[in-house]
Amino acid sequence: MLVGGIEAGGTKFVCAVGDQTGKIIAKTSFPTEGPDETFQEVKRFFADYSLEAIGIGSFGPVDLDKTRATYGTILNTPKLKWKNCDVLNRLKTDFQLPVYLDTDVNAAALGEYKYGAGKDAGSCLYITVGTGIGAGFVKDGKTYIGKNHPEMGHILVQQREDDKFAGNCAYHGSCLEGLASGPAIEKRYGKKGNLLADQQDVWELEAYYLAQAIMNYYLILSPERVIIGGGVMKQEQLYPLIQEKVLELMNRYVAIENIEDFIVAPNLQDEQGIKGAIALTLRDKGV
Ligand SMILES: Nc1ncnc2c1ncn2[C@@H]1O[C@H](COP(=O)(O)OP(=O)(O)OP(=O)(O)O)[C@@H](O)[C@H]1O
Ligand SMILES: [Zn+2]
Repeated sequence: MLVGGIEAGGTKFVCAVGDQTGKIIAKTSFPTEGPDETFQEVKRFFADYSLEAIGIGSFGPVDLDKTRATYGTILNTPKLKWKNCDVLNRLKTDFQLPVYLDTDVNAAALGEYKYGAGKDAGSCLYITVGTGIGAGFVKDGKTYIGKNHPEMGHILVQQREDDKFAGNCAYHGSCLEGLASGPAIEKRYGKKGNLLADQQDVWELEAYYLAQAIMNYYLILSPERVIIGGGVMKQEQLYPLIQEKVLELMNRYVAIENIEDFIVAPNLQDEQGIKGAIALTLRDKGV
């Protein structure tokens, strides 16, 4: 059985054809233009295949509240051409197939859970630290959606006293994303993160914020594994710093037996989003 996956990002779309084992047989990507041009490309790519369903992990905010008429629509986005775009029905109309929609991070979480670093865990939290910060949670094969999807990147964390940066979240200033995303690092230090690799203090502060967030997520969700990916985590020295800080903050309140197995890097070489989108099509099959 072949299914289609779409990783719908704000800057690029990735489309792939694969099967339920996570095997991808064809893949393409193109820049995200307006909805008309972009969905035209999607249609062109999938036209060569006989698919049974399509899964899409979408940038947002996207309405995932099934009780609303706007279910499946992109809500208030700065990408004006996409505002109010009914992604779900558009795909259903174009392909006349079942379409499974979730957020981009939930799809990535599902990809790692099924095929990657969460394969042997009953639940996992996937955090991406990139242009934005987001997280998705999967338990027993199902992604978590509340009334609408969570926005875990915007939680409040304690700012370290010596950090005078006001934060760059347009809504909250110094929320987690405002203090620890890639653009926050760039704004605080006047340089992109990849040029700050040898500055230990930069990554200690970054780990301080990410560790607080992980402690909060852990106390609320109790995931079996935490997977952290995204551009900023290319700084591999962050992993031990975060692991150490989480243990310190937790202060043995909850015992974490093996921190190296608990907080880990992704395992799907940047394919967690697209493989997760494919896996979304299994949602009703109990696979
Ligand atoms: N090697 C690196 N070290 C530190 N920061 C990096 C590195 N590579 C990329 N970044 C930062 O990561 C951010 C981009 O993240 P990512 O590559 O995950 O892209 P993205 O898909 O735009 O992010 P998002 O998932 O938020 O949409 C940029 O702010 C960039 O400066
Ligand atoms: Zn915020």
